[in-house]
Amino acid sequence: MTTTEATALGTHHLPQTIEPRNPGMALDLDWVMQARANRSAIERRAASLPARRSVKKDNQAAWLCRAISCIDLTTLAGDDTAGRVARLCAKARQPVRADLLAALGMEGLTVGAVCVYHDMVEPAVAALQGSGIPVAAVSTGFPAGLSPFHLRVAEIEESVKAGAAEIDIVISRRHVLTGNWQGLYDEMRAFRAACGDAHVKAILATGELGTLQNVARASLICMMAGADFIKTSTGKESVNATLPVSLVMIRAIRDYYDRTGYRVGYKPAGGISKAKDALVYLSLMKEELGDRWLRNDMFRFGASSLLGDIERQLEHQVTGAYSANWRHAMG
Ligand SMILES: O=C[C@H](O)COP(=O)(O)O
Repeated sequence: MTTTEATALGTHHLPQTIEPRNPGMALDLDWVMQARANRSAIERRAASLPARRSVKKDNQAAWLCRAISCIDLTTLAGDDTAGRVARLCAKARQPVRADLLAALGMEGLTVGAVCVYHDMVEPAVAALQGSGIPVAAVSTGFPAGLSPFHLRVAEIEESVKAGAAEIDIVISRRHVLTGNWQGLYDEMRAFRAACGDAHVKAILATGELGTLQNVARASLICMMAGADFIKTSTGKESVNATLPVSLVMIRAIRDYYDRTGYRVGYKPAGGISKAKDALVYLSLMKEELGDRWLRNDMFRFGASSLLGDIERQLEHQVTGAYSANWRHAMG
């Protein structure tokens, strides 16, 4: 990376350009059925990624700050309370100790969004007032997506009414597993319509889709139906975000952009908890899609514990020493 790139990467007043929203298009089944995924080639490429990463030490802090700006700081637990959400939101506003941010010249850095269940939307909106940080709600019977369809649509509408600016929906995995592509398209279309102006992220739950080819097809269909982002996982499947799945989804995003001119965002989620893994994902975005997809209107990490490790690494960069884990427990 050049010095200019490193400086640009460090810029955290995002986004600088307003991207036209993906309006979607008619279902093009020929295109969907042509989608292929060569597992062995994809796995080879994915295996080479961690070694290829060329983040120089000098630029590492800027990359880590960029990663923070792309985090959907998440709590999705049955024992969530307004108090826990308020503490998470305080962390979202100030993700890293003030003295470290000042030393890095990154004052004002925040995460990309706070992601919660519907009942936690109102406390999150209240706690984030004036910060400009959006609240994302997981809707549509998250995580399985098996509640009655009209209730899933109503849940989206309720979350938007409560102040969620982003909605993370879950697709019906059975539509993919049974090849009901029209059903998947219609469902996603309806979810997008219910979101109105709120941006919609389509969670594919890739760990439950069986094949990489299914992942490629489901990615394309969700984009055709108007998804603003495609997202790997709920964090609740037994396999969540992986590099091979990410390559397939990212290449579907590139294909969609090449054919339609609309950029769709990418959100890997579930199990990403180490700073070094975040850097691999950022490199992957840069190499496969280019710098435009390194901004937080096009890229997010869905993560509950990644921020703690990034803060620890930044502290090490600034002070030369690691502090105890317990100091970075939140986020
Ligand atoms: O979408 C976000 C995920 O639920 C977070 O997963 P995680 O707790 O493994 O980081």
